[in-house]
Amino acid sequence: MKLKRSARIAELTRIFIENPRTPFQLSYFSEQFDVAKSSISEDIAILEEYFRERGLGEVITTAGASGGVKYIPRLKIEEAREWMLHEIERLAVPERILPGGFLYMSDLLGETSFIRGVGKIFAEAFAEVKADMILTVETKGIPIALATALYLNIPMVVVRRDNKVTEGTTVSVNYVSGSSGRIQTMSLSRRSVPQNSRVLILDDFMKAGGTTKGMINMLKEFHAECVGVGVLVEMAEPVEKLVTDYISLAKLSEVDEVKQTISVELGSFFKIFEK
Ligand SMILES: O=P(O)(O)OC[C@H]1C[C@H](OP(=O)(O)OP(=O)(O)O)[C@H](O)[C@@H]1O
Repeated sequence: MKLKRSARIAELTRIFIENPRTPFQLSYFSEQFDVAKSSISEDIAILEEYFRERGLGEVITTAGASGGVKYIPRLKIEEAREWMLHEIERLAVPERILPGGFLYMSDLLGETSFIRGVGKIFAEAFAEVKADMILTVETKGIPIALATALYLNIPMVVVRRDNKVTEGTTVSVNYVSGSSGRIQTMSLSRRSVPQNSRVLILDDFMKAGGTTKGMINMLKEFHAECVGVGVLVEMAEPVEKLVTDYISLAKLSEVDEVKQTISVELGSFFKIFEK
């Protein structure tokens, strides 16, 4: 389709935004728009400058068979921080307090704009770890993992709470979830994580860290490497967690069911950037 430059750039923007971290050959665009590769290169140079100056990300060209031009979404930490502070105001309301000092979050975990924002921040936080896939555990971790996987353009794998026939041959690991305080079993299809995979673990919530620890142990059974752990909300208590190396976007620091008071602060990810 023959387009004038402004329309071509609009179309290139749509393609890059809808296909983050996906390499495209210049020849692909040249054929799509029926225009010389040199014109496409000029279009991409204009886009690259705009994305870079607005802090929206990078447009990079890589060589080789799987190379090409691709858009790497990036996010300014200040923007992420402002967004998270706004969302924390929505989290820190007494109506969300559940028995046991938990927080009701299912409404937010089903809200596409919220999940898109969380995915964008985790994609920024783990932009450089070169993860091959994201691992989460059913159920509430799934939207977070999927949104992040879309921005990182990598697959997502879901650990099941118990054995499912539909998962084929599985590996099972026992773990203690602080949330339930009892020994539980998680299982993962044998065919889901290739050996030596670099795996990013994401979940919606961490209390004692037993579930995350279970997923780390699960990856050992697959001879795969955990390259990062991220949770949307961590509970301040217990201070001593079963995992140490993780980031959170929010921290539930105080929940009083009787007084109906709740305190949520920015999580450890943002503390890294505090002056
Ligand atoms: O750090 P821990 O003490 O292990 O607890 C965090 C677990 C428990 C909770 O899942 P559940 O609410 O039990 O399960 P679901 O996500 O299916 O609602 C949460 O989603 C994490 O996976």
